[in-house]
Amino acid sequence: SRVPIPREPHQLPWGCGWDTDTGTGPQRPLPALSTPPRASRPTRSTARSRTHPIPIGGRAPPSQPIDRVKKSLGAGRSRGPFGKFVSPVARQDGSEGGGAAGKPPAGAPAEAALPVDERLRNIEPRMVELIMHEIVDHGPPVSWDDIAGVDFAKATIQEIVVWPMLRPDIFTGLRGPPKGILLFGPPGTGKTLIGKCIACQSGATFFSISASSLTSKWVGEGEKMVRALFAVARCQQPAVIFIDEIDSLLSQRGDGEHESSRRIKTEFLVQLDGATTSSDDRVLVVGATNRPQEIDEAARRRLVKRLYIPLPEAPARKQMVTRLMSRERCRLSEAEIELIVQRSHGFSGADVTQLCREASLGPIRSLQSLDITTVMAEQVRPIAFADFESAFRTVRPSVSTKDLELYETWNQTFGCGR
Ligand SMILES: Nc1ncnc2c1ncn2[C@@H]1O[C@H](COP(=O)(O)OP(=O)(O)OP(=O)(O)O)[C@@H](O)[C@H]1O
Repeated sequence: SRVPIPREPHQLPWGCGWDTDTGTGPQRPLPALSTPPRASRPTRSTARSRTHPIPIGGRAPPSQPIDRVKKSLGAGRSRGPFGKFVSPVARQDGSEGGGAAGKPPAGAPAEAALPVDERLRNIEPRMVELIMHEIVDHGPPVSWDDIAGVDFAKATIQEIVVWPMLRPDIFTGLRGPPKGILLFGPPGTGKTLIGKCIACQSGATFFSISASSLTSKWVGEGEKMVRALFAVARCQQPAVIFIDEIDSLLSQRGDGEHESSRRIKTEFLVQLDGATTSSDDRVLVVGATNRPQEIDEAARRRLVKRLYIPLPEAPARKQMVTRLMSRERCRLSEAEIELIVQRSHGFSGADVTQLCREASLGPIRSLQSLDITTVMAEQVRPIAFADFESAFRTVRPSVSTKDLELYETWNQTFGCGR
């Protein structure tokens, strides 16, 4: 008997299919699609114990009972922000795109049935899987309205990045989009949100990685990882590769620089140059950093648009507080909100969020005499201004004035802001 398709079918990379035995999928769901049953897909558990199930280098995937419903990377995805997905699994006719068209004819050898995208020929399959599972971000979509303030950066990005990605036919030649941009500024000001928003608004796949994990998490493999990341991104274009803490990848070369770090950096620059020279590829690198001054000249030159993402001004802080409080039971007058906004001067967006979180615990703390396990939800009083007053005693701004001066100076020298 056929195992029912999970309620929310997910598109899974090779060898990491939805486990129909346990009904479990990857931690973060991959983009949805519907795929015909494939006899040659391994289960998730078998995938873990093998090098790789796809026929790179002529290795056939293991057989598997036909009654399993499996998902495959790139088969017919067409919805949402991933609508322009290009499958790394080529079709039988040699064109790209998986799905039913890529289904092997009955009895055909598996190698012939599942040719791998040329761009992934030299990439270790387990890295492709890692990227699809751990680096492709599938969280909820982000819109410009979710990001308070930073109007100049938002308008610039819309014009130079999002529109060109949506209309590559109009944005050609001099109007062509940059291949790399840098978002710099204090921590917690929305750089990651912006990166994700770019991907969502331009219908691109969002790859998000922290540069430090390239050196620490994939010890000795960072270089290969960088190559694999760009290769997969090209297969899934339009794509946005968001690299947090990019300074740790592109810091100025020094005598003490570790050999492996040097190799990762060189590979990254090579890949970035590749993205620049291949004008048809729609892969954008968005680097984010809190230490722009540590990025060396060669890298800086390649990240052509360098946008300062500063601390939120009063109207942006007000927007954040109002928005966060609108989702809670709360009793705050307009004047009290204004007071919160004034007193949070110097707070980053993350600090404001933390302040609201802390205040939201006030009503729970005031339940002292009641047993939290039995208390009725209605007995929890609304959040009041007094809760914010207490929260201000524990939540402080995380950015120092001295750091802010550094950002301002760097922005005046290298930034693209006004
Ligand atoms: N401009 C903003 N508008 C709305 N929320 C914001 C904004 N800036 C920060 N936040 C809140 O702070 C959290 C952290 O933001 P984000 O991770 O985008 O900051 P970041 O600049 O990338 O920080 P870091 O430099 O530390 O990586 C967000 O999830 C959001 O809740």
